[in-house]
Parts: sequence; structure tokens; C-alpha cells
Amino acid sequence: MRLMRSGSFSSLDVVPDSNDVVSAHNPDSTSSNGKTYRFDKLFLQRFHRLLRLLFRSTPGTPFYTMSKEARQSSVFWLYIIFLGLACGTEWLVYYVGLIPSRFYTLLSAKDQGGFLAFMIPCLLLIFGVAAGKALVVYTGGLLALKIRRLLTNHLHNRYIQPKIMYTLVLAHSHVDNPDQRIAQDIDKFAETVRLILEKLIISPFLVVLYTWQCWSVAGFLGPSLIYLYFLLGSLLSRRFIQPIVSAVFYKELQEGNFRFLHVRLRQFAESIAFAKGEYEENTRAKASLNTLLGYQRSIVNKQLSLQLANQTFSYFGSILSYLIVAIPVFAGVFDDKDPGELSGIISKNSFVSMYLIFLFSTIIDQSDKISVLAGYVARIGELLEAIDEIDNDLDSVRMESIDQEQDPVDWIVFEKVSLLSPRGKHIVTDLSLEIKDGQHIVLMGPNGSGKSSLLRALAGLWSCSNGRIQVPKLKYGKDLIFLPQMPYLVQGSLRDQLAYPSLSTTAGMTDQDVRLLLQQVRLSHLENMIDSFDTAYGSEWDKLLSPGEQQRLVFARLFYWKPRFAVLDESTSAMDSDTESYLYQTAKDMNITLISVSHHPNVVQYHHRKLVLDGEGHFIVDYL
Ligand SMILES: Nc1ncnc2c1ncn2[C@@H]1O[C@H](COP(=O)(O)OP(=O)(O)OP(=O)(O)O)[C@@H](O)[C@H]1O
Repeated sequence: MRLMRSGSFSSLDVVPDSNDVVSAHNPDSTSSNGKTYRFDKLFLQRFHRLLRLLFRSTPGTPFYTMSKEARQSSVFWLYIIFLGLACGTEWLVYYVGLIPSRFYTLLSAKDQGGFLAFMIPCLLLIFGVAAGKALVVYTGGLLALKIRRLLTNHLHNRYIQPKIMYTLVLAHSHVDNPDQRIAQDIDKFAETVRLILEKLIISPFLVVLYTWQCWSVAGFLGPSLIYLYFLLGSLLSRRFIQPIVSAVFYKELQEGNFRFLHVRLRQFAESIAFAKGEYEENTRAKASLNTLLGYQRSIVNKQLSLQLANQTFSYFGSILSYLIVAIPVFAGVFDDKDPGELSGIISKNSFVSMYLIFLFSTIIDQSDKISVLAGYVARIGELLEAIDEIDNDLDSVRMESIDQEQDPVDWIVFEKVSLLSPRGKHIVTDLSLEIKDGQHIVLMGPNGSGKSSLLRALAGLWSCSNGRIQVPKLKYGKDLIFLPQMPYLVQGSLRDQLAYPSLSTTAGMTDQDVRLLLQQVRLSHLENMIDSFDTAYGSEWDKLLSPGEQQRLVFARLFYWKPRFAVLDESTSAMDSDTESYLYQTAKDMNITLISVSHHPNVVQYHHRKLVLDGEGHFIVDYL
């Protein structure tokens, strides 16, 4: 992985580089990071964790103990309805299965009255089964939706959190594509669970029912033969499942990389066009597609042997059912029956044993889906574990800072701060500095000297290796606002842009406020370019405004919230110098204390001090 940086901490991106593609290119190798994903204890633990989330059962208590609220907000009731419908339908299926046997007997006895009378229950049963199966599919669909909603909401609540998302995306390189895991893998997990649940959960009950039926006709030997057959089948399919689990995991990783590549092509279409980089990009896209298809092909290959084993198992099973019926027939158990009754009994018995074998083959057939499920469980479980890890680290940092807690400060204080980059480069050593209200300060120094890094530490995104940075208790959430060089425009309306990071619905911003803000950042003409202040423009904002205009638009947030401190990290770099001066002066007039990073000499005059970094850990603080 390599880090792409375009000027400020908010615009850092983790980009899979060509080495990732190459290292993961061999789909038959275990993995690109040395991990293997299997159907094993770890899978069961992770799956159990996801089930707990879905049933909202409290960790540490038995799975089946749930509060009333948990039952209502979890998949519990939907699952019970789904299960009830599936069981009811199977019960009807049993009677439908007995219909041919009854017809054999009635036809052999030439019983016309009985035949006609039997037509009505027969039709009712068939209609019942049809309706039952349709309802099972319908509730299964609802169940998959609820599973997706619960898991995705849970992951959103854990992932889109201060410091968690930043650390996971920028510093946790071993968890690839968290976005894909949330947006796509959970959906596929929900769909696979739905398919498996119906078969696997009801099958054990049906197995008991049909075993009993089979036993009552063929004796002990009948079900025993079928059970032995199942044992052999499951051992065989387990042998073929393992390699597929890993392959599914790495195929999804490549799916994520492939999609990301296209997102970047869209994002940087203009830069690529200027650079005439289409040939290079096309070559990369082809390489990425080849890697992805390599994994997909390896899954298809591995599924061939699994399918071969499963299909043989299923078809051989149908012959086994006649073998089982043959045992009592040849043993003379039914010698006293006339041919009509005997064909009815044979029909019923072969249905019962065939259905028992069918149940077992259905369970074996699920192995294919379980192997796919295990891949998704690994991806979602791994993401949750990475978040846990970051959360635990943050907790220990929080505990440490509570231990060290001293008197609250009234302004920003850097106390003997030493800061290292994640790769160990010295940014500053022993920096002590106070920034009181009105003491505007500008950070200067060559590229890469660590100006943005110091701001990352101020924002609490990076930890100091020594010393500490104290920020006064902020009275209103917006007392300290950061404006990066690359403006972050939300996918919403103009009012949304201005109110960010609050929702425009809660910010109470009037139309008059909007007009005043546009005027203050010299963007009044924007009102004529849009339908209304509340029309959402999605990602169109990037095309609607030039980079300099985008910087002006996010500056308006500063004027709306009027924070005590504003951290401006080259946030006027794309503006003309006249607008830049005007905006700096307006911010100062609003009593906003400025902490700026800029390479523009024009900006320096708006500050009282400058902090100059040399990139080797040394610094100078000078009054201007
Ligand atoms: N996420 C990261 N992981 C590893 N090193 C990083 C990371 N972010 C920044 N660095 C390193 O920290 C150093 C300082 O980077 P920083 O972005 O703070 O420089 P800067 O002074 O703001 O540069 P510029 O003037 O170009 O914006 C650089 O050498 C960079 O390679």
C-alpha cells in the first residue's frame, strides 16, 4: 500500500498500488498477506459474533436469553415467522408426497367415488404448498433485508467515528477496502445466510420426522444406511470446501481494488485527460481485472469438484431409496398385501426414504454456500476486529490522559511536544507554545517538514511521542474548525455545504444567512447557478465550482460558525491573492484566532507569530 497525499490531512488516501496487485496475483497461493481463511473454529467464533449482533443478545450471557426490546429490534420475530412458515410448508409437503400413494391405491381398486372425493383435499394441499413456499421466499427476503440493515448500521456506528475511520483507512493497511466490506460483503452475507438458514435450520426437524417414517417401514437398517451415506458425503464435501473459503475472501479483496480503481478513474478523469494517461490507466485496469478474474476462475474451478461430489451424492441417493424399500419387500414383510396396496406402500416408502436422502443431500449441497459464507464472515469479522483493536488503543490513550489530567486550560497549549511521523521521521522535538485568543500564528517550512502533521496532532489524530497538546474545553462543538487545502464538499444542497459539519436541518440557517455568507465569500453569483438553496447536487459540486470557488465555499462555514480557533491548512492555496487577503481580514474581524499553514507570503501579515519547521525536528518561533 502507498499513501497518496494531496496537501492536507483530510485528503490522504490509501491506494492499492501495483505491488498489491502483483503480490495477490496468484489465486492458488494461500494469500497475499500470509493468512489462510478456512471453515474452522475462527469462522465459528466470528459467525457466532454476527449472530449475536443480529439477535442483539448481550455478550457474556447465553445466546437464547434476550430482553423484550432485543427481541423486537432484532431479527428474532421475523426469524420465528420465517421458521414457522418453512416448517408449516414442509408439513404440507409431506402430505403432498403421499398423494401418489393414495392415487395408486384408489386406481388399483377402481374406486371412482373415492378418486373424485380425493381431488378436493389434493387441490387444497397443492395450493397450500404453493402459497407456503411463496411466503417462505418473501419472508426470507425480508429477513435478508433486516440482516443487512442491522449489520450495516452496527458497522456504521462503529466505523464512522472520530479517529476510528481515519486510523482504519490511513494506518490499518492490513484491512483492505472497509467500504466494500460494509457496502457489499454484508449484503452478500445476508443473502447467503437467507439461502442457508431455510435449509439448514428446518432440515434437522424434518430429518427426525422422516427417519421415524423410514424406520417404521424399513426397520433399523433403512435409516442407518442413509445416515452412513450422509457421513461419507459430508466428509467428502468438507474436503472440497476449505480451498473455496480462502479464494472467496481474496476474490472480494480484488473486487474492492477493482472498484476503487474505477472510482479513481472517475475522480481524476480530467487529470488523466490532461496527462494523456489513458493508455497507462487502461493497462492498469486490465491488470486489475485479470487478477480479479484469476480469483473468480479459481473459485469456479474449485467448485467443479465440489459440485461433482454433491451431484453424485444426490443422484446415487435416489437409487439408495429403492434399495431401502426393497429390504422389507424381499424380506416378505408385505406378503399379505394385494398388488394395489403394495404399490401404494412402495410409493409411500420410497417417497419417505427419498425425502430423507434429499434432506441429507440438501444439507451437503449447502456446503457450497457455506464456503462462500465463510469468506464473507471472515471479511466482516476481520473489519470488526480491526475496529475493536483501534478502539482498545484509543481507550488506553483516554485512560492515560485521564490519569495525567491537570487543570483545564483556557487556550491551546503545546507542552514539550515531540512528534514523529508513522515512519519515525522527526517532525518537532520539545516544542512548547501557547496560542491564546487573538494570537494568530502561521506555520511555515519546506514541503514535507511536518506542518500538516503538527495539525494532525492538534486535531488528536496523531499522538505525541512526548509531551502533550491541550485544547480548552470547547463550549460549542464548533469552537475549533479545521479547513484543509482540498475542500470537502458534501453530497447535498448549498445549505448542507454551509452548515457542515452539522446537518442543515438542525443548523437553523435562514435564506438570509445563506445570502450573507455567499456575499462574505464573494460567491453571490452561485445563487443564480442553482435551483434553490435546498436542491441537492450530489457530486455535481466538483463540476459546478472551480477549485478556488470550492475553497471559498468552505470558508463560508467558518463565517457561519465563527469558531474561537480556525486551523487553515493551505485552505486559500487556489484563491486569487485579493480574495485571500479579504477572507483572512474578515476572519480576524470576527475575532477568530487563526492557526494557518501557507506558502503564500501575502498571508504572513495577518499573523503575530510564525513557527518555522526545518523537517529535521528543529523549529523557530518568531514574532512578526
Ligand atoms: N500517514 C503517514 N504515514 C507516514 N508518513 C507520513 C504520513 N503523513 C505524513 N507523513 C510524513 O510526514 C512528513 C511530514 O508531512 P506533512 O504532510 O506534515 O508535511 P507538510 O510540511 O505539511 O508538507 P507540504 O508543505 O507539502 O504540505 C512527510 O515526510 C511525510 O512523508
